[in-house]
Amino acid sequence: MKTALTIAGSDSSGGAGIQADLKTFSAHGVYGMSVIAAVTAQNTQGVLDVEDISPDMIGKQIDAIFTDIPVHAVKIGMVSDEASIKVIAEKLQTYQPEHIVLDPVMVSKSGYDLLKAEAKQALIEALLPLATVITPNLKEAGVLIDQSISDLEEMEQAAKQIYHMGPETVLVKGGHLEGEPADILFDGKTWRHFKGKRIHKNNTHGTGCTLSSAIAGNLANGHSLEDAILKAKSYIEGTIEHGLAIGKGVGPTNHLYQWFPETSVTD
Ligand SMILES: Nc1ncnc2c1ncn2[C@@H]1O[C@H](COP(=O)(O)OP(=O)(O)O)[C@@H](O)[C@H]1O
Ligand SMILES: Cc1ncc(COP(=O)(O)OP(=O)(O)O)c(N)n1
Repeated sequence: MKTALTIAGSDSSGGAGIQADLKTFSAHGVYGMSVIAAVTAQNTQGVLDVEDISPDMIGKQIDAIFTDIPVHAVKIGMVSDEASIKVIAEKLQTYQPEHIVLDPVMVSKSGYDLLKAEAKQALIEALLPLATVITPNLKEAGVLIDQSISDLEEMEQAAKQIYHMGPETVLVKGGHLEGEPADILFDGKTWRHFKGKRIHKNNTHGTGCTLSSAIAGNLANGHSLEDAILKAKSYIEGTIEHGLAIGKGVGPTNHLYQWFPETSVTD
């Protein structure tokens, strides 16, 4: 069986972070493992608080996994602290996993900062160059290049600028633009547009986490990057479409609808 590891933050409500990643890995038939980098007190209405796990403990979790189990793909999500980012980069350089999907999580949908301001440079210098693909949303891509992005042309230019920071490829996500959601992949030579179908549901908590872990799961299963993204887009649409009626705020996606169709919100 193929395996995938998520290095990310815990979301107590189960919609984003480590919990979304592990559900996604399972739905892709991949054995999921986790390194918890931070714990959030969070629900569908917002983030109440964040506590970082110590860099030493993050390093030990990574060692525990790589010294025992083959890892076919790694997904990195919320890591808020500079020292933690540096330890993760150091360990991944030592263990050299084949695929690294980096979701540069910065702010939650509800507006809570999930990356400390002083950690941005470490993210750029230490983690970006290790990524097979980096998956910023519009705001995150804008923060990386210190410019706001508001249309497809600016997304293409942002992808190019971020590419020059060192990752193998860049996928700028357009979920926050009006209209059908299109994501743009740049590999240093060409742009590829992945056009999606907008699902008009209030179940978008954790969509970024789900997309990046679905890409990691597909890479672990041996798909090419382009196929991994195509399949992940289709997966995310299904999980939003069949979103669960859970919580009072922005509801979670549904990773179980294919097995338990009765759990879907169909209105
Ligand atoms: N309402 C939606 N319907 C279909 N796809 C969506 C919707 N919202 C986001 N997506 C897709 O989900 C993924 C995550 O996108 P986005 O919302 O831009 O990122 P984030 O959750 O990191 O802010 C992207 O592939 C995006 O195109
Ligand atoms: C623990 C944790 N990690 C990441 C996020 C952000 O996830 P995302 O998929 O971008 O979802 P929203 O916050 O936009 O709903 C998070 N909230 N918590």
